[in-house]
Amino acid sequence: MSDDDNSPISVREAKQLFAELKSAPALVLAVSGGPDSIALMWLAARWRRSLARGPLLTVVTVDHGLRAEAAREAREVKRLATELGLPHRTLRWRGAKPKTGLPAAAREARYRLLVQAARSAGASHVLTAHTRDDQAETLLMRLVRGSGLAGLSAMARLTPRDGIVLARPLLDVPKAQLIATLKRAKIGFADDPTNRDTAFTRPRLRALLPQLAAEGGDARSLARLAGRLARANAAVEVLTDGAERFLRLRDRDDAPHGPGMRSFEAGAFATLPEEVRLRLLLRAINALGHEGPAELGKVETLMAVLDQAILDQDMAASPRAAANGRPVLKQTLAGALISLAGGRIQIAPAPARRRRDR
Ligand SMILES: Nc1ncnc2c1ncn2[C@@H]1O[C@H](COP(=O)(O)OP(=O)(O)OP(=O)(O)O)[C@@H](O)[C@H]1O
Repeated sequence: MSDDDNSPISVREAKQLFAELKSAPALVLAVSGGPDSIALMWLAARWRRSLARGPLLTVVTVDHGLRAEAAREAREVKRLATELGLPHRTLRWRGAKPKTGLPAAAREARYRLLVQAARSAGASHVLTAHTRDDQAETLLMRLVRGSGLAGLSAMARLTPRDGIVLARPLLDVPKAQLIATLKRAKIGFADDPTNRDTAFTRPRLRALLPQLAAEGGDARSLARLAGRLARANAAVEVLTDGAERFLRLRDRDDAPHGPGMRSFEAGAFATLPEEVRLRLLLRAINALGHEGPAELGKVETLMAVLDQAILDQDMAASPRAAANGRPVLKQTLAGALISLAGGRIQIAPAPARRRRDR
């Protein structure tokens, strides 16, 4: 992207931004009516017009039913989409609205509806208008929560979800460039007041950004940090794949395996670096547990207990006793049962919890 953060995006720049999407059959553009996604729609329409053949574009707006103005904003998006020659759909979130965690629930519902819309439009990708500024905010949010390397990698340009790919073609573009693009094109956009509502964490952190920028921590450097961490994270994932293969190769043919469980030789597992051990456990628990993804902190606690149990087992006066198959550790986490028995770590789905009688 241009070094001048306030310049409108040129035809050539837009062509590069969308290049990898050129051969997709169809694309869904997720457009809320805010400046970023209006710019996405305008840029994508201009790009598509410049191609002799290319993907069909469908614009989708989700009305979460949370703000009175949302329906009017959706109509405004439809008007502009029609002007640009693009079909538009408004989808409503009709589910019950939770009292706490509303932004997360709204986001989840939004992605579910967008993925459904992609499927019915025959689209391979849903495009959102996340910018470099959003990337910086995401990194900051995860930083204050103490996330691990994977979380600090923030958003990826492409993320698979339920057979559709979520694409963020504007992830390296500063928001100011999108505003400049709209101004040049004389296109209006809605302002979502919840973006400034300090009842939510993200707007509160967003308000800190100018101070950080004054210290040199601007969106560019925060997004660059996210990119570097993503690179490191990808490398550790490859190492974890290798570790998984290494553990499998060490197993004898009679080692217990199966689609419904994973098991590792504890001694070999213990020689691996801590971060890799952690990821192996996390992968197995997330694959076999039935209560959603495990929290990193909880897996860290489990691993400390497991490490100690492996050590104790090694030091046991009678290794024969340790090898008799009786579990020396048995714990559940995120719907998975993790046990250490006979020198092996085993991860399997936890038995369904018994319902307590009143
Ligand atoms: N109501 C909506 N309808 C359609 N698309 C939307 C809507 N809200 C957001 N989007 C899409 O998602 C992008 C990011 O929006 P926003 O930053 O508000 O999301 P968020 O709540 O922070 O969630 P996340 O960043 O995790 O997607 C927008 O640029 C737009 O492409």
